[in-house]
Amino acid sequence: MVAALDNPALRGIYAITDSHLLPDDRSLLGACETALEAGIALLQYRDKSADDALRWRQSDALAALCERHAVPLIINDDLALAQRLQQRWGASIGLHLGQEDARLSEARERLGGAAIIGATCYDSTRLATAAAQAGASYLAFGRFFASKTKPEASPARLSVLSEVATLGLPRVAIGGIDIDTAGQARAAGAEMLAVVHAIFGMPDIAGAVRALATAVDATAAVGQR
Ligand SMILES: Cc1ncc(COP(=O)(O)OP(=O)(O)O)c(N)n1
Ligand SMILES: Cc1nc(C(=O)O)sc1CCOP(=O)(O)O
Ligand SMILES: [Mg+2]
Repeated sequence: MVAALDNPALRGIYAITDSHLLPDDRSLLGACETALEAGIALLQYRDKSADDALRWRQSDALAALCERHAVPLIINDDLALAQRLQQRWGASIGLHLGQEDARLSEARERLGGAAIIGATCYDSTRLATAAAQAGASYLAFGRFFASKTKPEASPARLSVLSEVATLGLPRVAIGGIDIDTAGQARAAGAEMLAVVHAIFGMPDIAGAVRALATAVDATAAVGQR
């Protein structure tokens, strides 16, 4: 298996969908295809609705799109959906779990060793260490800046990113990442920048992805090998 920090899927721009910004299949698939063509490294399907049929239909269509671009698709929250998609699409399907979601160890057991499984760690080195021990593929920290998508998320210190460097897992920064804040998150140590509004809320999605990717490439990060 590729060592986590050497996995090219776990570096760069991580786009996360939003059902308010992309309210139907057409806008969702069109925007994600544009973002994939512009070079995102990872795509997360995040839909908080209870409509299982819609979630299956949309995530299955996104899996097909992601496969064409050789980009993994990460499912937010829903282990059962990730497992069902994995049976159809294989190891390119991953899962993101928060602290209130399914247990990471159970997800690792059910999805297998090759699946990308990410964990929300807020700004806690304790949560990050526990997630690493339970088999996380990447560790997500935030929110670092004011977020239009999730303004109620707890604020986090950028310094947590360097505190967890020795865990040896890719670090994802989330929350208010845009063209003005990307450099700070990257310089503080994030290998990956997770973004909703500054991609899918923009009139020029491809231009937004390219500008964010340029910010990642231009900034050296703390604690990286
Ligand atoms: C990459 C990434 N990081 C953090 C989150 C937040 O997950 P969680 O705390 O479970 O909150 P919800 O997204 O479920 O509202 C994420 N989704 N992705
Ligand atoms: C889904 C999510 N989780 C967060 C956390 O801090 O855990 S912040 C967030 C939303 C990120 O959206 P935007 O890029 O528009 O700020
Ligand atoms: Mg969650």
